[in-house]
Amino acid sequence: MMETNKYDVVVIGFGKAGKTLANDLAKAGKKVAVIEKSNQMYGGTCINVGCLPTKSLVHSAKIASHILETESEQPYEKRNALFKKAMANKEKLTAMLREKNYVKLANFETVTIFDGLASFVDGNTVKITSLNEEIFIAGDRFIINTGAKAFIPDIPGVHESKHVHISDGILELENLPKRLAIIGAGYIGLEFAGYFTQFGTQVTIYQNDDSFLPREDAEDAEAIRLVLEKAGVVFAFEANAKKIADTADGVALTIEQKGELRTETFDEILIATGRVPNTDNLDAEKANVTLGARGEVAVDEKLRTSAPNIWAVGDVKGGPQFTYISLDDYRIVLPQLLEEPSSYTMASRRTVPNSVFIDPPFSRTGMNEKEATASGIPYRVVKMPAAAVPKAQVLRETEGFLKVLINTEDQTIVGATLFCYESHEMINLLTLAINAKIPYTELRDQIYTHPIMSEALNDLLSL
Ligand SMILES: Cc1cc2nc3c(=O)[nH]c(=O)nc-3n(C[C@H](O)[C@H](O)[C@H](O)COP(=O)(O)OP(=O)(O)OC[C@H]3O[C@@H](n4cnc5c(N)ncnc54)[C@H](O)[C@@H]3O)c2cc1C
Ligand SMILES: NC(=O)c1ccc[n+]([C@@H]2O[C@H](COP(=O)([O-])OP(=O)(O)OC[C@H]3O[C@@H](n4cnc5c(N)ncnc54)[C@H](O)[C@@H]3O)[C@@H](O)[C@H]2O)c1
Repeated sequence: MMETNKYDVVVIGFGKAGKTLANDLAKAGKKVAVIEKSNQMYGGTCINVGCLPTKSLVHSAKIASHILETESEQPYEKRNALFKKAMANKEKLTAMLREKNYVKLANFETVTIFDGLASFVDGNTVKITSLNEEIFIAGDRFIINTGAKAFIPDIPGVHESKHVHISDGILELENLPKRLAIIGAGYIGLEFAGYFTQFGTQVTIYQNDDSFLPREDAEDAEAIRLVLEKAGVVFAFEANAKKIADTADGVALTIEQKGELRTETFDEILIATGRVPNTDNLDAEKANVTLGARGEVAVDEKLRTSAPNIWAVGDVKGGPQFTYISLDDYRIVLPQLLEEPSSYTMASRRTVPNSVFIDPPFSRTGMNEKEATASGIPYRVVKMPAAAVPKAQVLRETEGFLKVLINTEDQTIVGATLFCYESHEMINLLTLAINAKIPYTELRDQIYTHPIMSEALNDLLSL
C-alpha cells in the first residue's frame, strides 16, 4: 500500500513557518513535500482568512467612514455598496496572495505540493487523503504546521443556525449585516467590531465574564472600551450566550446577564472566543508525538516534539498566536534541518510586540505597568494624549494616548503602550530600543522627520 516516494522534509500545513522553511530547504537542494488540506488555503491562515483580509477590510472601512461622514444621510444601500466593494477588494487580494504563495513553492523542482488532509501512519510516513484518493509518502523529517481553529462554545443552536459564523465565514458575507452580535471581546472580536461599526453595522459584543483585555493595564483597557463605545459598539459583560435560534429574518440570541434572561435579534453572529491548536485528524500519537492538555503539540525550546525527527511550528504548538511568531519559529528550526550550528531557541526570543487593529490601533511592547510592578523593576511612566501630537491634529486622528515606562536605574525602556494613529508602526521602534537596551535619551534626542507620529517621542520622553 505504501508509495515509495520519499522526501528529506515533509511539511504538514502551508503556514508561515512551513512555507518559509520549504522555500529555504528547496534552495539548499532538499527534496520537500508540502501538504495543504484546502486549495483555498495555500499560504495559510494569515493571507487567506486571517491578518491580511481583515486588515484589508479595516482599511476599507476607514475609507468608508470618511466617505459616509461627508454625507447627511447614510442609507443602508450606500453602506452595503461600500461593504461589497471592500469585500471584492479583499477577495482580489487573497486570490493574488494565494496564487503567489503557491507558485513560489511550486516553481522549485524539488518541492511537491500535495492537496489533501495529512495524518501520520507512523514516524516516517503520512497518509494524504483527498476527495479522490489516499496516498502515502515517506519522509526523513516532518514539520507540523497545521495552525489553530476557532474554539466554538457549546451553546444550544450554535451549530444549527445559518447565521452563526467563525471569522472565516464572516469574511464571506455577501451583504453588510445591519445588526451583528460578537461573542468574545478579544483580538478578533474587537477588530471585527471596529470595522463593521465603521461600515455602519450596529455591533454588540458579549463577554461571558467581567474581564476585558485582562492582560492590559485597567486604564488602558478602559480607554479602548470608551473609544469603541464612542464609535457605536455596545458591550455586554458577564453576558452568557444560552441559546441561538434562527428566525424568519435573522437570528435570536438568548443571553443570561446577572441572573436575567433576555433575547435579542441580529442578522449575523460572530463567534470569537479564542482559537485552539489544530491537531484533529493528525493521528499524532501514531508518530509518537505527544499532545498537551489543549491539543497542542508539545515541544521543547528548539521546537522538537517527542519524536526525534518531528518539529512543530506556529499556532499548533500552543502559546502566542501571531504570524510573526510562526516566522520566528522558522528561524529556530531551519538551522536544525540544515544541520548548521545555531543557539537560537524559544528561550532566546526577545521582546514580542503586538497590535490590535482597531481605530486607532492599540499596540504594546515590553512590560506594561502591572507587569513591571510584578517584576519589581524600578520604573517611571511618561504619558501624553495623542491629541498633543501635531501630526494627529493634521490628520484629525486625535483619539488615544502614548505611554512609555522608563527604567529609573539604567534609563532603558521597560515597555510602551501606544493607543494612537500609526501605533502599529511606532511600536517596532520602541521594541528595537528595548532589545538593543538603548537609553530612552537616545529616542528623546533623536532628530525625527516632521510631521509624523514618531516625533512625539521628543516630547513624550522629555516629560
Ligand atoms: C481573523 C484573524 C486575524 C488575524 N490577524 C492577525 C494579525 O493581524 N497579525 C498576526 O500576527 N496574526 C494574526 N492572526 C493570527 C495568525 O493568522 C496566525 O497566528 C498565523 O496565521 C498562524 O500561522 P501558522 O504558521 O501557525 O499556520 P497557518 O497559517 O494557520 O497554516 C496552517 C495550515 O495547515 C492546514 N492544515 C491544517 N491541518 C492540516 C492537515 N491535517 N493536513 C494538511 N493541512 C492541514 C490549514 O488549512 C492551514 O492552511 C489572525 C488570525 C485570525 C483568525
Ligand atoms: N492583530 C492581531 O495580531 C490578531 C488579530 C486577530 C487574531 N489574532 C490572534 O488570534 C487569536 C484568537 O483570537 P480571538 O479573539 O478568537 O481569541 P482571544 O483569546 O484573543 O479572545 C477570546 C475572547 O473571548 C472570551 N470568551 C471565551 N469564551 C467565551 C464565551 N463562552 N462567551 C463569551 N466570551 C468568551 C475570552 O474571555 C476572550 O475575551 C488571538 O489570540 C490572537 O493571537 C491576532
